[in-house]
Amino acid sequence: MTRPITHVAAGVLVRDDGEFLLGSRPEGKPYAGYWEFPGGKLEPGESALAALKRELNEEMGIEVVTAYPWLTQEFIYPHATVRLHFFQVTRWKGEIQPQEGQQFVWQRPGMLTVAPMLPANTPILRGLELPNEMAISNVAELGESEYMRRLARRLTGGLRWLMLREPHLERDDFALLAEKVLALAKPFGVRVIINRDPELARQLGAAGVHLRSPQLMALQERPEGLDWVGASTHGGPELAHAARLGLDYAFLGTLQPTPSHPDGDTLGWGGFARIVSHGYTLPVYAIGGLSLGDLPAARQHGGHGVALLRAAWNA
Ligand SMILES: Nc1nc2c([nH]c(=O)n2[C@@H]2O[C@H](COP(=O)(O)OP(=O)(O)OP(=O)(O)O)[C@@H](O)[C@H]2O)c(=O)[nH]1
Ligand SMILES: [Mg+2]
Repeated sequence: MTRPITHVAAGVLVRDDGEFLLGSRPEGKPYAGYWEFPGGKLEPGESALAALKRELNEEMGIEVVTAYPWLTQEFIYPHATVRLHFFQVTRWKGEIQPQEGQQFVWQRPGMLTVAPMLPANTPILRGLELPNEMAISNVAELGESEYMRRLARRLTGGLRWLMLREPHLERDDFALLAEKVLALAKPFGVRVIINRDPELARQLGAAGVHLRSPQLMALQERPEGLDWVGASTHGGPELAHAARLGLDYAFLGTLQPTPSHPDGDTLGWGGFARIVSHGYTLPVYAIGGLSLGDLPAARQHGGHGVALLRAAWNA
């Protein structure tokens, strides 16, 4: 017999400095002493957002002000089958006070100092390492020397991730450019993702690879030997396939008309939200005609962030 699914809302409190909050599970509960994101079970008829607000008030005495719907994870525990609805909480009122004898700690993405973590949460922690802005290179329009100038400026300005995507270049020229970009980015600790070419990404020791949607759909397994693997998608079936393969993130678009796709089919925020609201375990970036100013809209509609091509290199 299949067990009923227990719906759970959990809040990832994120501070402006990027640190996020973990709580320890109180004595007497399953997995006592494990670390988790504060939250709990939905009551009958209750929405995930309402449950989040209630649980965070009950467990830590705060009032949620801004919460973005984020990742969804299903997990089979010995005690229950759970569907976890994670929110990123960026604003709250009141002081965080443990109400159930639990401990709270602030942690830096990718640098956890506490253990063990509830096993369902592994992809959630990975998701926290991903930036809200994914910048995509634009040598094609700017030319190499101007592009490198703007890249240098963004690197000193704190850019954290970069996707190198120049489909107009032959493989050898692309590889040469990639070597230069990796050398420039390395001192800044920036993660560089190589578009289309897992083999080249491995050869260059890049952080990962980003797959085009036809490549994604032709795969039965996640490419090996790369820390980060993402893919471009255009709808639910592609997104579901990326999630099944255990990819780390996906792009979903096209959101709005762009100079390169002036009159193609676009999703708009409504279409984007409808697809993402099915609930995926991987972070989804909105792409297509966006700028950093669209980040709040992307997050309100269930996205993790925005992928920017032209807008990443302006000014
Ligand atoms: N709160 C929370 N629960 C999680 C996380 N990850 C995860 O697998 N779970 C699972 O979700 C389920 C429900 O969580 P909970 O024990 O906090 O529920 P609750 O606050 O309503 O507790 P209660 O049943 O004592 O009233 C548990 O099976 C727990 O193992 C997480 O990050 N936060
Ligand atoms: Mg709880």
